[in-house]
Amino acid sequence: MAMDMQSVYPKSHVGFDSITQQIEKKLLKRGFQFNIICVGQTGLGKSTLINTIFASHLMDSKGRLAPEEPIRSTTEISPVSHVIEENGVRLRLNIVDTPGYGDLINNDRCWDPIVKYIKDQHSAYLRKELTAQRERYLQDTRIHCCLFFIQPSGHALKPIDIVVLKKLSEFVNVVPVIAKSDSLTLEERATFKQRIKEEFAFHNLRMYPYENEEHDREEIELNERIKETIPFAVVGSEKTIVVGGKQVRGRQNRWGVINVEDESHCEFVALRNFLTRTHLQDLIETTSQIHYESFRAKQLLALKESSAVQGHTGSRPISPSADRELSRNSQRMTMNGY
Ligand SMILES: Nc1nc2c(ncn2[C@@H]2O[C@H](COP(=O)(O)OP(=O)(O)OP(=O)(O)O)[C@@H](O)[C@H]2O)c(=O)[nH]1
Repeated sequence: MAMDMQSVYPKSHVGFDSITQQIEKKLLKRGFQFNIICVGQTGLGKSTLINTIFASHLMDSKGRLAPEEPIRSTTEISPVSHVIEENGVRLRLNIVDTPGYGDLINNDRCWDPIVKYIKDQHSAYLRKELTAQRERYLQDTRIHCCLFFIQPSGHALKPIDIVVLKKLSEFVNVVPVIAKSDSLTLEERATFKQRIKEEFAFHNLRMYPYENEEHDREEIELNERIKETIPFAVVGSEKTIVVGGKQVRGRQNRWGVINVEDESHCEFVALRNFLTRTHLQDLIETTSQIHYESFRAKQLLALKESSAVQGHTGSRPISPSADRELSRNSQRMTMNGY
């Protein structure tokens, strides 16, 4: 017979409600990891935007300030790591810059190295997870967010953008932005955005954030507003200029000033709030629960099938030979477009 525990024992404060503080303390000590990749053509302002979002000089811009400076551009996939801190919260950032795709005359499968890089990180994590004596905290290099830079042409997405977006959105949370949107008038910007949205729908391109049945009403409404705004029309700048006696980050032209943080000038603030204030945790969680999980399931299934063919039995701890098999499988699957 069920007893009313409250009536048997007098009500007193046990203290388990402090578990949230205990978790917070532990998490703060450990810090957080966020990995972001930038994809888009050369010179679309990828480095500048990252530096603007995190208000720190994290990546070198390749832009030239003087005509005698050499022409530079990112030529290889290059991750850089930084630790930034805000009110005692430590964020370890891995930022991966990719060479501008679509810059060459023959762009056949030029997105392969980017897709391979993303999958390699999943593969590395899976291998660490499956080793018999795994580390206490696995170092996480899985990409949580892919910032995809769209050229501000004012027309439509390029065919190559559609192909690359289709590929990327299968493996990673893709957040599209219209780069250097200061080159569009407000009407052009609105029409361009509308056109891109239609293309996303037509080609069935699944951009982040996704629907999730665990979301409450407030989260659903927030995601609806974000989906309305996507793709974010952004402007980046590392320069500080003075507007009305106040120092702001912006771009000074001959005819005026663009205040990057003014929401009537561009959607930079909306993007920053989305990435850092409202969806940082969800980006990390979605990567692990959706993208990594589907990669992991496919890999383990392939491993099981190949073990069955070789006459091995099911659930032994991973051995060096199984580990080699896993690597071979990931390579084979990467090549086959999984
Ligand atoms: N008008 C305008 N110029 C920008 C904007 N963002 C960056 N730039 C300029 O564009 C040039 C290239 O910027 P980067 O940030 O180096 O571009 P990137 O995409 O990282 O270049 P790669 O690494 O070579 O692909 C620089 O001169 C920047 O000052 C923007 O929002 N508007």
